[in-house]
Amino acid sequence: MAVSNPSSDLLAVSQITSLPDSFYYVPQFISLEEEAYILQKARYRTLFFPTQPVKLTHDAIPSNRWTHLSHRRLQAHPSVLSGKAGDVLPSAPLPPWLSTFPPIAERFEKLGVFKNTKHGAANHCLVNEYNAGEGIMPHEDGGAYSPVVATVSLGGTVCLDVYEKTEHDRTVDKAAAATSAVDGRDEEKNARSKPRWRILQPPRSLLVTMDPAYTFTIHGISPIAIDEDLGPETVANWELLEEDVRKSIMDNGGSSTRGLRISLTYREVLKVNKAVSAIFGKR
Ligand SMILES: O=C(O)CCC(=O)C(=O)O
Ligand SMILES: [Fe+2]
Repeated sequence: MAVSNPSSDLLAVSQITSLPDSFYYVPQFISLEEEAYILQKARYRTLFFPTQPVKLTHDAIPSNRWTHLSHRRLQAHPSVLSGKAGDVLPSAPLPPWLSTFPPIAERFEKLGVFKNTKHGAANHCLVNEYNAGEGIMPHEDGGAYSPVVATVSLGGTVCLDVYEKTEHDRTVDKAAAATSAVDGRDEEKNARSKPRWRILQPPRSLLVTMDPAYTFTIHGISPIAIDEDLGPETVANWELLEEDVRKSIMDNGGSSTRGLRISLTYREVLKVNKAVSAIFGKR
């Protein structure tokens, strides 16, 4: 399904033009207050002073909410996917703190992020947590979703590494397509060399990835404590970053120290279990 061609001028001006179509970067997609509110809802203890970045400390999200992986942990909202191939959303709506208050779904709509997808709106959000030094192996997000992912960053700053697919990846894709429609979040096979591009994701920013990049690139976050060698030549969205972000990196000799980071990765699951959605309301 083709989903690129941004439907709003706002998204069009946010395109990272040095990357293959289509990546979009929007700074300050949410406010400091909204960031603090979402983090509190996700049960982080935040120390929040208006006008200053939130200071984030670990806290008790009920442990049954987290899935623990080797280098990060995550929560799936409204739930994990079910079905034999793990690609069906037993539909319930996203909780308000991820959709209506703050009005993130409405902002996606204004930007036209999910405009050309099957259901026209995000219906699933993976909340990832990374400590400094943690990351996610290079992977693709796969066929359970429409080819759009919208990532809101909270807490710390990281660089997302983007790789072109190799011949090997393409062969694996073909084999997977021939056997089933399973989700391609196969992270472990993917040790690879240097990323072709890097995208900086400061807190409160939005990064949108759409086709063809969704299908033809691979992304990951390296498990390091400091992102180095950052600047106009090496960061694809450098020109779209806010002046104070660029300045603080330059003042730091081109580096950015990682801290606890939470990412909200919004997607649209293609298959929705209608029987359950009839009980919980349409989405
Ligand atoms: O945390 C991020 O920004 C990326 C996470 C990711 O790639 C995923 O959840 O599939
Ligand atoms: Fe991903």
